[in-house]
Amino acid sequence: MTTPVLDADHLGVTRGDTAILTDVSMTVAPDARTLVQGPSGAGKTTLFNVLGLLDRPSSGTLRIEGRVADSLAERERARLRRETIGFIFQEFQLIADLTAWENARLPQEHAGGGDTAWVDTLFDALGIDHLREQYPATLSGGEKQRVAIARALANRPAIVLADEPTGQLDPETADGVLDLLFDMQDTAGTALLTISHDRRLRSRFEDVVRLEDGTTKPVPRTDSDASEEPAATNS
Ligand SMILES: Nc1ncnc2c1ncn2[C@@H]1O[C@H](COP(=O)(O)OP(=O)(O)OP(=O)(O)O)[C@@H](O)[C@H]1O
Repeated sequence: MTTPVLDADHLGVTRGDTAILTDVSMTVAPDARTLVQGPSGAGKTTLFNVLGLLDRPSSGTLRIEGRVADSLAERERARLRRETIGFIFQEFQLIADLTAWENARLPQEHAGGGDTAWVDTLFDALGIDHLREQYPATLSGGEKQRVAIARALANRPAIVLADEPTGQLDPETADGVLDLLFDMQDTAGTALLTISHDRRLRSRFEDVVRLEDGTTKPVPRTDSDASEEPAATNS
């Protein structure tokens, strides 16, 4: 059997007296498209941070490419994060005084090298080659998002974690962003895990996991988008 890129086994996260996540289990295969859905306050951001090795779980085991991440020292965790995980944050988090290209190249800089031609390839594939020298303040939201996608893929990660990539977008634009993400996933050969409250995304993903009351439940592919709860308009 192929080793999953990400394997979360009964993860729990407690902060102070609050049990935010009590039992989260999921696996993500190397080429998978996985969606984690849950209502506001379900713990999606907390989970995003734990799965991205930005925060540690309080219990359970998280394996990234077969390596148990929780027992690693901070330095090793940082290295594993750098080498295997790409991030697309909701607010993009581009650095204001770096150009678009420098922003995208940053993960390679942090890793101490990298293939700059690959960043060029990504810019080309994302249709933002003409924006290389522009600073984030001069970019539209959609352009910033493309730069953020290029940055997420710069180190050829095994998995990309995307936090609410369709945020406040109208359905048509949201569909376009997903098309772009999936295309880029194919180009880069990476797994994609998207965390979102947006129920409209369900039909676009092969694997859907529902996060509710601190636990995960797989959602059958046939589950209707129309049931359960109204689509929220924000997170
Ligand atoms: N450090 C913390 N200490 C105590 N409670 C916390 C902490 N961080 C988050 N929480 C609580 O845990 C719950 C889940 O928060 P989280 O931000 O992960 O949810 P979310 O699903 O991302 O929500 P949203 O969709 O509204 O952004 C919330 O009730 C939040 O108040």
